[in-house]
Amino acid sequence: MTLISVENLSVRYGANTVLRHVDMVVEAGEIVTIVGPNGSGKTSLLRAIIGATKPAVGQVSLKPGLKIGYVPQKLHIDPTLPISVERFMRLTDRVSKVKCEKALETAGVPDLLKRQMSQLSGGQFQRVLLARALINQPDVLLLDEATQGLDQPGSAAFYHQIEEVRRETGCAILMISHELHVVMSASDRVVCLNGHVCCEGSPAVVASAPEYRALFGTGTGGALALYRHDHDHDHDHCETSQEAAE
Ligand SMILES: Nc1ncnc2c1ncn2[C@@H]1O[C@H](COP(=O)(O)OP(=O)(O)OP(=O)(O)O)[C@@H](O)[C@H]1O
Repeated sequence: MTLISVENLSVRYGANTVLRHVDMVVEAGEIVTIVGPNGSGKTSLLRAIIGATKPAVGQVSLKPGLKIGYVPQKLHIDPTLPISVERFMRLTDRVSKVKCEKALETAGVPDLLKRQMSQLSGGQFQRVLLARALINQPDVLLLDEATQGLDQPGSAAFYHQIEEVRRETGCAILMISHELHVVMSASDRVVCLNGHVCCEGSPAVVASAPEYRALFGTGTGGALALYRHDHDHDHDHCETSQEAAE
């Protein structure tokens, strides 16, 4: 079932066309990652999907009644402001404590309810943002570079958590990331954007596409090789992005 359908989308800011003729769909339950260089229109695409930016041409169709959960890139909270995780989670919606606890558990941080937001590590903070996005049981989660500021193991663990969320809730995930190798192993489909869709497909197909290589090269510190390493061994018990990144 198609949740999000983007057809022939162009986005302009004044005279500047930043996206042209973009077609893309997100199906129920799939993890789709958008990669692309700085300024390639990734955030503009997400903003068009949530209705924050109006298309100049084309359209975005959402499944009727679609519930979207949004995890921002980062959120600044004044460190002198005393606010607990519980209070933060309930700021915008009057949700029950039980629902908060369930969402925190799904986000992989079950014990943080009473902690102060200012005392959380970067990884814990992002998981609380993830939990907040999960509270209303969305059909699709949108993440805009949600691991900025985390180190590589921290990012890998976060994306592993995203896969867990999908497994547990069945929600689809559309995310933007710069960490190509880590994200690739956690994605069903990758869309490579550079003002238009350069190429898309399974991670392996995109990683070897000439358009992708032209943008990112093949020498990304061997990072892609990590994903595309030859499978001469059994991965039956090794399905996490963390392990794939090892
Ligand atoms: N509100 C705006 N007004 C004018 N220009 C904008 C606006 N938002 C973005 N742009 C421009 O549109 C282009 C695409 O920006 P966008 O943020 O979508 O790219 P991005 O791929 O998400 O970039 P990054 O990886 O750096 O976050 C950039 O050239 C940017 O300067």
